[in-house]
Amino acid sequence: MDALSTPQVQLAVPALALAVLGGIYLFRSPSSSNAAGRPLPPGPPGLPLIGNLLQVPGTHLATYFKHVCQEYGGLASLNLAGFPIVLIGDMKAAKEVLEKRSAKFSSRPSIPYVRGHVDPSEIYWGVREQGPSHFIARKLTVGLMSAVRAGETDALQWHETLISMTHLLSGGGKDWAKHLDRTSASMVLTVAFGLHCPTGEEEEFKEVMDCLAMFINLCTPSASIINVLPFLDWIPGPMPWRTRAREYRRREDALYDRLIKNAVEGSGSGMNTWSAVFAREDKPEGDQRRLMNQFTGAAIETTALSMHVFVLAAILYPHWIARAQKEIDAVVGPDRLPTFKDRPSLPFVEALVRETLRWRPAARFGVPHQSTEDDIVEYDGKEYFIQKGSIVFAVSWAIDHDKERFANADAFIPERYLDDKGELKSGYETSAFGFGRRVCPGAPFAERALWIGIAMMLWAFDIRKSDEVDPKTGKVFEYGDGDDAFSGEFSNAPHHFPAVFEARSAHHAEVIRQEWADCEKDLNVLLPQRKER
Ligand code: HEM
Repeated sequence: MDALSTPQVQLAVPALALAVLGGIYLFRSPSSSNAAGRPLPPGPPGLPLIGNLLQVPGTHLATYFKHVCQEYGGLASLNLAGFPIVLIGDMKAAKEVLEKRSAKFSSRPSIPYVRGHVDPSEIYWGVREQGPSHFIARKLTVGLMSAVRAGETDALQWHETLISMTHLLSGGGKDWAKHLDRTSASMVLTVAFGLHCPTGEEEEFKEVMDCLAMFINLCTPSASIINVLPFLDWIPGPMPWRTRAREYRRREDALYDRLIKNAVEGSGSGMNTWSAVFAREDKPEGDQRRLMNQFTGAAIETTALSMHVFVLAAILYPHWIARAQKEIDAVVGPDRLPTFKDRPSLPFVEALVRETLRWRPAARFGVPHQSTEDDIVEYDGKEYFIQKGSIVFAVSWAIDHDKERFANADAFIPERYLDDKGELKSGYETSAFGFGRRVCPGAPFAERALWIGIAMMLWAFDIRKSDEVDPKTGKVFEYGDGDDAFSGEFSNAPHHFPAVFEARSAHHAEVIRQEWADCEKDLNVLLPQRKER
């Protein structure tokens, strides 16, 4: 952080940064007036000139957005010093605005520091405006994900999950979060670059994770004073924000150059990795290979965090565990671990994946979109004006906690997705992966990672509370699922909590060891072979 460390300044930073980054956009491309006089979507009354600027909290923004949606409706708005923020807290409104009108609502606001210094070459296409990089990357992603849907990554995802079962078994749950984080990261890094990380202690693994943490840090509105006072960037010379971003870029560019070289020419070159696919499409003037950074960036933390959410749910709401294990035992039996072939026969596990994504979504207010044209949207029988340049949040935390769709929405109840016969109800919809032209392209990969992770953990272990002492309080750890139990950041991870993973029987433990001893370990077999141009 450059100069934004006092609590008072931090409180106003998210709101100020939102206003500044949207305001710049408006300044560059002034909007037409709303001649027909339709109102903006409703929202809390604000002060003259600054509007709601001082009401927006510095942390747990999603909870504030959720309250606004609950009070003012599924299409609400805030006014940050004249700049409009639109909050969508209802599935129907999200589809109406972000899907039906996706041509106008699919850009992204970009923070001045990211745009000018952290990512000047638009490598991170998922957090940048729509443009050639975004277009090419989305097109390529369609091909990658149809291979995932066809099962081409199943063997590798299964293998990585089996490794984490061996780790959980040997530690009894000690370092469980580290093992699940490794699984999510190694799955993505192997499929993307052929970089398999069975221990999580590999040097390149640590470098990827460090760069990722740095990037997330540099993308927060409070990362630099120029997000709030962008004119400071006119000062020439080696300002601290420039030096920091330059060092980061140098480090990350070197890392991804190494990873891509290894994937295309080195030890990963026999496999049809995502890098190889991107490299085949590489135009001489372009740098699509680097688009891989975005993929790893978006994939690793969200998936790991969702697995942490599942473990927390298993500890706090264990009522469903016996039923889930009964279903798994009936289909899989005691002598082997679940595989993707069991997926159609295990609706309860499917329901657990859905409820995990709903109960505490990884991105509670999604990733903001920005509108590129004025529009009039009908909601609940009334027409509202949405101004060009508005920042639009699909607030998952409100959409998937809508009391009309989800009874007892704050509790973890996987049965809500099942009918009386225990089959999955039809008409499943989720906001966890976003909407429209920006919808998460990695969803098929993510859902598979969650499904196999949950199925194997429940087959293998009884997961329960630990009676470890919390070093912060000196008392036995207290579990919770309120806001205090989560980071409150953009991706809302639960704070670390201890858990016990006890093998369900000596036989289950032995089956894990035996499957590990017998399984295929050659990545060139686990992943499809490289295809030539
Ligand atoms: C549980 C895991 C995941 C969750 C909850 C999640 C959620 C999201 C959300 C909410 C968005 C923003 C959508 C919008 O703006 O409307 C997004 C975008 C994105 N996700 Fe995921 N994601 C997950 C895993 C993955 C994985 C595994 C990959 C890649 C393999 C991935 C790649 C991306 C990319 C590249 C974008 C940017 C898309 C764009 O701007 O066009 N995500 N994700």
